Amino acid sequence: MADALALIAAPACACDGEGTIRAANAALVELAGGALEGRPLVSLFCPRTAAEMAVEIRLSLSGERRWDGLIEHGTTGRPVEVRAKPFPAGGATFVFGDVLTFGDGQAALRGRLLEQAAVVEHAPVGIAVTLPDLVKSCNPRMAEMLGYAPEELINHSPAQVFATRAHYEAFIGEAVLVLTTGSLFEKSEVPLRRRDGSTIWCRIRAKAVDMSAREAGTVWIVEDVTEARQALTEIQSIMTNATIGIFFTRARTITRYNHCFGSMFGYAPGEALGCSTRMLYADDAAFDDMGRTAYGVLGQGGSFKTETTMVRRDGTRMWVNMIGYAVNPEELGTGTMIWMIEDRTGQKAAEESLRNALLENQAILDNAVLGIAVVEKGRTLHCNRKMEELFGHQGGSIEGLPVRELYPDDAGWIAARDQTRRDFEAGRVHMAEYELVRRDGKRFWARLSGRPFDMADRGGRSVWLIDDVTAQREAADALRRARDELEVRVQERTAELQAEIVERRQAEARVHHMAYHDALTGLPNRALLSDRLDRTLLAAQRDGAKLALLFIDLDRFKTINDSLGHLAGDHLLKEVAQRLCRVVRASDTVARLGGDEFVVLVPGVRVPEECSHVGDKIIEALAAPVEFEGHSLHISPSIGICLYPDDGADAAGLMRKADAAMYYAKAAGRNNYQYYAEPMNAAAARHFEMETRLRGALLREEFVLFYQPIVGVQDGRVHGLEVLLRWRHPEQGLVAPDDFIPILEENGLIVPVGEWVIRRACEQAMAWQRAGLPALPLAVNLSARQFMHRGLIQSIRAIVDDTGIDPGLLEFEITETALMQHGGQTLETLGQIYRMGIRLSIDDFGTGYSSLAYLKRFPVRKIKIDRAFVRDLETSSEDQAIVAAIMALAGSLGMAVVAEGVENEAQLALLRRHGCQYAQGYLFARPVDAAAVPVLLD
Ligand SMILES: Nc1nc2c(ncn2[C@@H]2O[C@H](COP(=O)(O)O[C@H]3[C@@H](O)[C@H](n4cnc5c(=O)[nH]c(N)nc54)O[C@@H]3COP(=O)(O)O)[C@@H](O)[C@H]2O)c(=O)[nH]1
Repeated sequence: MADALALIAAPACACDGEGTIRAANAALVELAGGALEGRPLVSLFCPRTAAEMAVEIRLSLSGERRWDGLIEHGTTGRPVEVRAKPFPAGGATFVFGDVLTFGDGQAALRGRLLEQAAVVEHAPVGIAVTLPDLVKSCNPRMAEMLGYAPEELINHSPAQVFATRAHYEAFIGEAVLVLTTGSLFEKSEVPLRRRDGSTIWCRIRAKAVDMSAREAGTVWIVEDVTEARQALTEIQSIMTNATIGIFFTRARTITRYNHCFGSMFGYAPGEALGCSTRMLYADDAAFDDMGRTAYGVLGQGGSFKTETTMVRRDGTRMWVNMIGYAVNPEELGTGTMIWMIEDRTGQKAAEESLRNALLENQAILDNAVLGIAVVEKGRTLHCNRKMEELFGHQGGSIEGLPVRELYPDDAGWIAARDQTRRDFEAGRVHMAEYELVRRDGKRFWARLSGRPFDMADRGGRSVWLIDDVTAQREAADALRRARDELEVRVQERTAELQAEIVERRQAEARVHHMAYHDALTGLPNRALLSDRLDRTLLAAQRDGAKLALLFIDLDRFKTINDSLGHLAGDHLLKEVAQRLCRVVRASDTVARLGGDEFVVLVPGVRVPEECSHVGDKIIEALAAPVEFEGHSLHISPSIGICLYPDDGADAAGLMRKADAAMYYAKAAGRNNYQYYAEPMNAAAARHFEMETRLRGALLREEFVLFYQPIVGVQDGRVHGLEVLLRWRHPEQGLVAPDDFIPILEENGLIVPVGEWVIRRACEQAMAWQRAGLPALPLAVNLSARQFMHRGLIQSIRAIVDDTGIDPGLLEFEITETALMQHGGQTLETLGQIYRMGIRLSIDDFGTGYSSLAYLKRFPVRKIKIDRAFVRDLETSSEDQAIVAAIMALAGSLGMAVVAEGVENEAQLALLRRHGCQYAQGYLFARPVDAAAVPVLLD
């Protein structure tokens, strides 16, 4: 080997398969400056190129290829041409030449080689040349990156910079597959282990130096991408964890996006990659508009921010906030843009609803019927429209206004302020009514309700509600006044009601009293008498005692009443009542049944004779005349007495029997009392039946008139007719006047019946005249009650007028008793009748007590001698004397005389002898009906 080498002029050496110099020629020894055997070939080369050399050397040594190239001399640094020729059995010969020996071209090449060496030396990336499992050379950056000194890498296995040998071999295996094809091997992130054990991430690119010379090795370019990778990791983390959508674009095409973006827009991971961002917009216009706007900003290096609507994968829209950056503003068209998207749909909706709520609130505030104001530090900050209206401030002029100016004076303001402060400090809402003032000076009352915004900050802002309560206060005042008035009225009304109640009670008491008492006399009435009688009867039955009922009827009372009027009658009744009460015991009951009927109930009667004593006392008490308006009214009682249990056991029966006994007393001449006896009951029953029947007789036209002639005693001619009433009873036939006229007088029916008699008689007279009969005077009887009735004169006038009778053909017969009863009144009535042209005669003369003084003054021209004096005239000297006296009296007074009841010639003869002018009686004719009268006159 050495010999062979000696033959070579150029420096040369032979190396074993491990790259160790086994032999070197003298030129190389000289060049190297010492013995070379045993030294690594690579140590001859510059450390900068050692790594590269090592690769080339190993490839050459492995026989994979020849290596022709330049190396830098390890000591001189000069470029040295090297040719390597592998040995078939491993190892190779290396022949070195001096570049200078290659002429000018070689000089240029050498210069370029130096430049390249400088570049490698100062490259910012690691560069190494390797041979299989050996670092042939590396630049300083490589050593620096890996934390080694260059010599710690060169001629060492690259495996040391891998985590494990296995990692290294896997990596090399992967690289060899590429490198052996002559292609560039590139791996972006390869973890390498630094000398201190830490890991750096490197981007590695490698390429075979010379595909034809395996020993030329492989050159590796290594970039430390740890920081970039870290940045990328961080970016990835940011993108992964970001709650906003992030996407990258290049030329408006999506190149990357995070999960949030996918979720936001509805794209699965990777689905949107490579898609145009057009799909994120509603239409082309929006897409173009966004591009124009955004790129205009981004091109100037700024960030682009906007709020816009974008479209999800499902076509729905959403509001987003979008921020865009250009990674390189100068590469807008092709560079990367980063976009961040924030889904604002929710916020937008919330903002929308908030805005709507605000608008609604504002609308509410503006349309509120209350004034609303926010106050701070004594000034109004904000208020609604109503507040402005209330105070007459328009267009916001109230805002900023001191609250003090809303009060009419300091006093009101200070009071409100102090009370507000107290309430706020106590944590209370302040509510009160104050008088406030408008801008125009008008005052009004308002209800204020204020509270702090924050109860913890009571001196801070407060909100106030102001309600104009002027009208309410006025209404309340009016209501209060109305209530007061009402109270007064209620009190008045209560008083009235109480008075009414008292009055009503009094009225009820009066009604009750009236129900049981006689209104005129105050005596118990029939009802109370009945009650007391029932009670007394029960007591008497229980005690075995007796009681008496005295039925009292006042004689002639009705005549007095009719003649002197009701006042006189009332006065008389009251006086009678008092007198009755005075004469009986307190235990007795004096009752008035009505009219002139009284009853005295006497309990505890021991013997019937006691009743006589009572009856006598009553007669005596009523005997004295009653004075009334100048009249001396004479009254007398007719008293019927019955006893329990002697005459009956029941109240009604006892009353009926006492009544019957009273009729007997009347029949017995009045002014007396009669005890009940059994026959009285039947008579009383008849009497009662008759009275009942009489009440309808006039209407039923049951009355008829009979006529009896009055004859001249001297000439026997009929000078007139007496009109006599008859009652045609449907069962009893004609009833004589004596049987019913007293009843008519008692019940007052004599007045209408008497008027009917006059009218019917006049009509009959006119009928006779029209029938051609001579006009004869008619003598009509007037009862005492009828005569004294106040309507008599008017009634007579009407009848005369109605019938057309000559009043001179009428004559009224009035009994002596009736004429004498009423004195002056009688005279007046007689005068009126007389002045009408009607003649008057005194009936039943001699039965009463005539006053000559009256007789003289009466306008009476005829006297009728009662038939009682005529009946026994021819045998009674007394009657003859009376007739003579009457004749004398009549003659002295210038009156004519009619004798009644003349039944025979003897009587007539005597009367003629006494000078009696007229006679009436059965001797001449009985009373006949109207139809028979013309016969009488023939
Ligand atoms: N107020 C009125 N009283 C009237 C009316 N009509 C009759 N009377 C009175 O009734 C009494 C009885 O009347 P009367 O039964 O009709 O009897 C009269 C004659 O019939 C009766 N008379 C006539 N002549 C005789 C006779 O010869 N003997 C006799 N025994 N009786 C005779 O005398 C009555 C007439 O009496 P006087 O009226 O007194 O002339 C009677 O008192 C009538 O007055 C009437 O409408 N209203």
